[in-house]
Amino acid sequence: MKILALEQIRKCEELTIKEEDMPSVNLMERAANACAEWITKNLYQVKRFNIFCGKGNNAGDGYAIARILKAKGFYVKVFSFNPKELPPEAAKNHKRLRELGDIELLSFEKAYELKFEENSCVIDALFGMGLKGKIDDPDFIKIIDFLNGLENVHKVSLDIPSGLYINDMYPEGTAIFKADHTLSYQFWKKAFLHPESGMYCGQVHILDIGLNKNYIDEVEVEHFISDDAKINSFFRRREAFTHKGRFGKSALIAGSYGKMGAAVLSVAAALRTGSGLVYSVSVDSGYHIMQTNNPEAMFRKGGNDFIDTITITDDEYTIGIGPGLGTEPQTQEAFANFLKSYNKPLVMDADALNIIAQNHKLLKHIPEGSIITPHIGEFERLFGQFKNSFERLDEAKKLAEELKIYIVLKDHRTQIITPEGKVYYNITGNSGMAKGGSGDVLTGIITSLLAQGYTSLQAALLGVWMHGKAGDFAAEAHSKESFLPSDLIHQLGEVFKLLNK
Ligand SMILES: NC(=O)C1=CN([C@@H]2O[C@H](COP(=O)(O)OP(=O)(O)OC[C@H]3O[C@@H](n4cnc5c(N)ncnc54)[C@H](O)[C@@H]3O)[C@@H](O)[C@H]2O)[C@@H](O)CC1
Ligand SMILES: [K+]
Repeated sequence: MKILALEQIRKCEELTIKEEDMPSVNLMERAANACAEWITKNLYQVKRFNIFCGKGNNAGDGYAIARILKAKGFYVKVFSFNPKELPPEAAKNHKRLRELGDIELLSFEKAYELKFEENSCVIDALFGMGLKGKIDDPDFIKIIDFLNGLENVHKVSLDIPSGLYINDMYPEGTAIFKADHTLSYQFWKKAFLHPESGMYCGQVHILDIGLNKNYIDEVEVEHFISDDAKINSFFRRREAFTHKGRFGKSALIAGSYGKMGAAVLSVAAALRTGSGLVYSVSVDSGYHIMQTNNPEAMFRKGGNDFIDTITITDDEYTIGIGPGLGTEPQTQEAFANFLKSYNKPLVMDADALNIIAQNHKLLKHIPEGSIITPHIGEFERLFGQFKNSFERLDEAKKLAEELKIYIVLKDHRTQIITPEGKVYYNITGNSGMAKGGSGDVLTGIITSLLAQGYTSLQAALLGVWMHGKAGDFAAEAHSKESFLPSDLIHQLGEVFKLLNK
C-alpha cells in the first residue's frame, strides 16, 4: 500500500469529487459514515460520545459523526472552538447539526465541568492533516491536556491525533492528543509508523472512503507499507519434482566463545526457512553446541574461540555474517580480508556492522545489492546520531543510494530501504520481539531466502514480514513477555502454512 504526501492526498480528494461529480461535502459524509460504522461496530459498549471540534474540515467530520451517532440513538455532546471560523464543508455540517436542535453544542469551557462517564468515548476532531506549526493556542493546549488526563474513557482520533503532522516529525513543544484508536482515511501515514509520533496513535485502523482508485494506482510515491498483498505478489510455493540443489546453499559466519547462541539461532532460522543446504562457519569451542542443536547443518571451522579465518569464497554459497562474531582484532582482520575479496550480495548484521563502525573504510567494500540489518544502536554506531527517527530514515535513504545496498532498519515498524530511495514499512511483529537473539533469527531467515533465489529486495521484505508474523504467532501462543527468539523459529512453519494458503 502506498503512503501519499499531503498534496497527493488533497489531489486525490479533489479528483474523487470531480470524477464522481458530487459536492465536496459528500466526501466528508462518506468519511463520517465510515468512522461511525467503525465506532459502533468496535466500541459497541459505548453509549455516550463527547466530540471535540477544532477549526478545519476535521471538525466537519466531527459534526457529521455527531449527527449520524445521534440518529442511531446515542447520547452525543459536541464541544466547539469557534464555529464561525470554519471552512465551507465543515460549516455546512455545523449548520445541519444546529438545525437538528436536539444535540448539545457547547464551548470547550463546558467540558471542564462535565463528568465523563466510564466507558464513554471522546472523539478528537480538533485538527487533521491541515495543522501548521505547533498547537500553542492556550485554549487548545488546555483542552488537549485535560482530555489526555481523563481515565477510563475511550479516545478516538479522526484521521490523525491532533498535533501530529502526517508525514513528518511534529514541532517541539506542541500539544498532542493521545488516542487509543486512530481512524485514518484510506491511507497509512508515516506518523503512525515512527516511534515519536506512533506512541500517540494507539491502534491504527485504515478506513476505505472510496478515494479515486486510478489516481492511487498511478501516483508515484517513495514510501510504502509492506502489506500482505505485496508479499503474496512474489512469494513462491515450493514446487514438486525438485531437489535440494534448487533451494540454495546458505552459509552463516557466526559465533565465538560465549556467543554460540547467536550462531545457533541464525543457522536454525536459515534451516527452518527452507534453504537446501546450510553451513555454519564458526569456532571449534562451539562445535558440539552447533552440531547438537542443528544436526542438519554442516560445520566448518573458522577459529578456536573466535573466528580468525574466513576461507569461504565459493560462489555457490549465500552468506550471512555477523551474529555473535565478536570484535577481536583477529576477527576484524579476517572479516576485512573476506569483505575485500567477496563480491556477491550478502547479509550483514550485529558484530559485522560493529566492526565496520570501527573501520569506516570497509563501507565501500560491501558488495552492491547486499542487505545490512542494523538496529537503531548499530545504525547510530555506524553513521552517527540523529535528532529523531524521521531524520535517521532520511539519512538511511541517502546511504542506501550511495552504497547501493538495502538497509533493514530494525525498529517497532522496521523500514526496508532500497538503493532507489524507496522505503517499505513492515507492520507485522510486536514488542515481544525486543529481546536479544531476535536479530540473529532475522539474519538466518533473510540469508536463507536470498540463497533460494529471491532478489535482495524480496528477501528483505519477505524475511522481515515472516519474522514479524512468527512473532505475532509466538505472542499468541506464549505472550509477548514470555516467548523467546527460538520460539520465532518454531513458528516459521505456521507462517509458511499461511503463505501457502
Ligand atoms: N482526506 C480526505 O479525503 C478527507 C479529509 N477530510 C478531513 O479534512 C481534514 C483536513 O482538513 P483541513 O485541511 O481543514 O485541516 P484541519 O481540520 O486540520 O484544520 C486546519 C485549520 O486549523 C487551523 N490551524 C492550522 N494550524 C493551526 C495551529 N497551529 N493552531 C491553530 N489553528 C491552526 C487553520 O484554520 C486551518 O485551516 C482531514 O484531516 C480529514 O479529517 C474529510 O472531511 C473528507 C475526506
Ligand atoms: K484529529
